[in-house]
Amino acid sequence: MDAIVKNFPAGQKQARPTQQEAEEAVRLLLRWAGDDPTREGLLDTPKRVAAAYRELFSGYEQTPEEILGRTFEEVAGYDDMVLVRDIPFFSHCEHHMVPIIGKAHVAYLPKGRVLGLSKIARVVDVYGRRLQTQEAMTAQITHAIQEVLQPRGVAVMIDAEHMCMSMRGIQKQGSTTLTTTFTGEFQNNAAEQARFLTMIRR
Ligand SMILES: Nc1nc2c(ncn2[C@@H]2O[C@H](COP(=O)(O)OP(=O)(O)OP(=O)(O)O)[C@@H](O)[C@H]2O)c(=O)[nH]1
Ligand SMILES: [Zn+2]
Repeated sequence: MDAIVKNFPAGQKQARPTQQEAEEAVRLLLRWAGDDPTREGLLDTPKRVAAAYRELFSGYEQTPEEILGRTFEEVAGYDDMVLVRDIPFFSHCEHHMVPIIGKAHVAYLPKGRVLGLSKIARVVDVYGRRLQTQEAMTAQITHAIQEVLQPRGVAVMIDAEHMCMSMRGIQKQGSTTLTTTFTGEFQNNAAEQARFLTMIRR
């Protein structure tokens, strides 16, 4: 059981339910929604939903340290901003378990070392593939890069639409939420912060 718990760095305290238990829970929800899980079209649905959840929530089984571990120093003295813009992501809100769909813009000011560019997008995915609030996800991406790379500063902006606001409840389609987290020089230096905000615009 220790090994199972260790696989959940986001804080799961109990052993993971079995595949069979997960499928049973889906059958229960299907019945609760008003449908018949024994009809042909729904027979394999619990198995498919469990497989989909495994993929959509695979971020619990990865740590940003694993992903960001490999850095490079040979960049000919380059020390200006590195910005990866428009990284598309999907996540799920922790209140309603429905999708959050958006884009992340991630920048840092190097101090001797740089990251592989794809690793920045991978970190976005790790946190996206967990249950989230947009604020927490923005802060987590920022602090993971700050801690592992220790650059002069990190800036992250997320621009996302929450399906819990579009498809249900208040039903405001098309409204997006912007969140930002800044560390180091992006936090202390208004000019650097302004440059980040200018560079992420088209
Ligand atoms: N701050 C923040 N709020 C979120 C996020 N995702 C969803 N929410 C909000 O979480 C709140 C949960 O409010 P509750 O009153 O507990 O739940 P609810 O009755 O379903 O709320 P309504 O969506 O207003 O119908 C809602 O206002 C959601 O819009 C997020 O990423 N960040
Ligand atoms: Zn929600």
